[in-house]
Amino acid sequence: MTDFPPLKNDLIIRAALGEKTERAPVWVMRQAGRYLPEFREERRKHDFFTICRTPELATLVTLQPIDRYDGLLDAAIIFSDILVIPQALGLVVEMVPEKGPVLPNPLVVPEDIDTKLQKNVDVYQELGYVFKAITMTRKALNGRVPLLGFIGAPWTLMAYMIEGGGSNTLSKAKTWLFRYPEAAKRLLQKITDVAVDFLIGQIIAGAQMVQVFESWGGELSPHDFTTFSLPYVAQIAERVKAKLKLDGITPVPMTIFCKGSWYALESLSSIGYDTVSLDWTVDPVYAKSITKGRVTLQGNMDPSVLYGDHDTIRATVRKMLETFGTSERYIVNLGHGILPTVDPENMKVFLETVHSVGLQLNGAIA
Ligand SMILES: Cc1c2[nH]c(c1CCC(=O)O)Cc1[nH]c(c(CCC(=O)O)c1C)Cc1[nH]c(c(CCC(=O)O)c1C)Cc1[nH]c(c(C)c1CCC(=O)O)C2
Repeated sequence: MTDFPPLKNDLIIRAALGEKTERAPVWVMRQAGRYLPEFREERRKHDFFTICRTPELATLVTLQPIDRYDGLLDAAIIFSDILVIPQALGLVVEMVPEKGPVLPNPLVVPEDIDTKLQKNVDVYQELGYVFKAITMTRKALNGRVPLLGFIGAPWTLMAYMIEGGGSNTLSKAKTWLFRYPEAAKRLLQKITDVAVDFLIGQIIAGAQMVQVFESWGGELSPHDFTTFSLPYVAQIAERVKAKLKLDGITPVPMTIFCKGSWYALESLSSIGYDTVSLDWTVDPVYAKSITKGRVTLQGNMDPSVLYGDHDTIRATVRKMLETFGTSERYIVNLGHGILPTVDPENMKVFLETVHSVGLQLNGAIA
């Protein structure tokens, strides 16, 4: 493994592993994104996936929020997208401004698994650019904060690969679940195998913590979640950690974010992840009581609170810290990605409040 500069702020790692923290660490999903004018400036010059595939540009964009909110963010997340796995599997994915991801030639029938997707994916060949970006970014961070890697979870990726983009009903992807369940499982397993290799590669390249995004978990009933999501996200945690240990590499903390899957919190806290990320529909008291300290909780402010005035943001953060606690098993985040039309100043108020109230509640300052 590469030699990296020593880590100066390990708050998020300690929180994920259940160690005491002097205040709750904070980062924000999509913290490198369109709400930042400096990001929009780069996007005017380069296509979305060109940024992902050019390590220098991915590094630059990953560092933008770290530099702007100097000392206020406790983690950086590598600039990439969950849809790089479908690309590695052989599908074309375009990022269309104002529309989002589009897959012009999606999977339609089960036979497409064999005709449209690569048989074997060598992640070092197909996704080596992500590994390069991670190594370069970790060096550029110079130990300021840990670097997070991530993947999309199998069900969410399968849904994009069949829908061909975003969808309100996921009717096409769900047709597979209920008409071709065996083919759906074969596809989910194929994605899982690539996801495991990809996460291991990210960790070897320098990712110090990783997150699995099941963004469409909440579209499934509890029963279908247990069939089509949970086994695969469980397999990912198990296999990634086992393989790293076998190779003599210390596993890094892993986070699972299943948006909308509040009903699965108990299971999600018992399948090998260190941290469970919550969306804003989950009551912190409920989440704490059902997970019983087995995992660190992350989240869960409604991203739209950042449209509120500064006092509302401060009051919401205070309440959140009071309920989740600030010294143990908690990482502050939003319940989903920061929205593109948020004022970057409001993000600053959010971060500053996490610091000041966190220290205050912990008794570090009067
Ligand atoms: C579902 C999903 C995607 N991508 C991702 C998810 C899971 C998280 C979630 O549920 O939101 C994950 C993701 N996408 C991006 C990151 C980078 C790191 C970070 O969090 O800062 C991460 C972690 C950059 C991005 N990914 C995307 C952008 C904006 C695209 C642009 O610049 O044109 C960014 C900064 C595009 C994207 N990518 C995706 C969608 C639906 C969209 C369009 C919607 C949107 O724009 O918010 C797929």
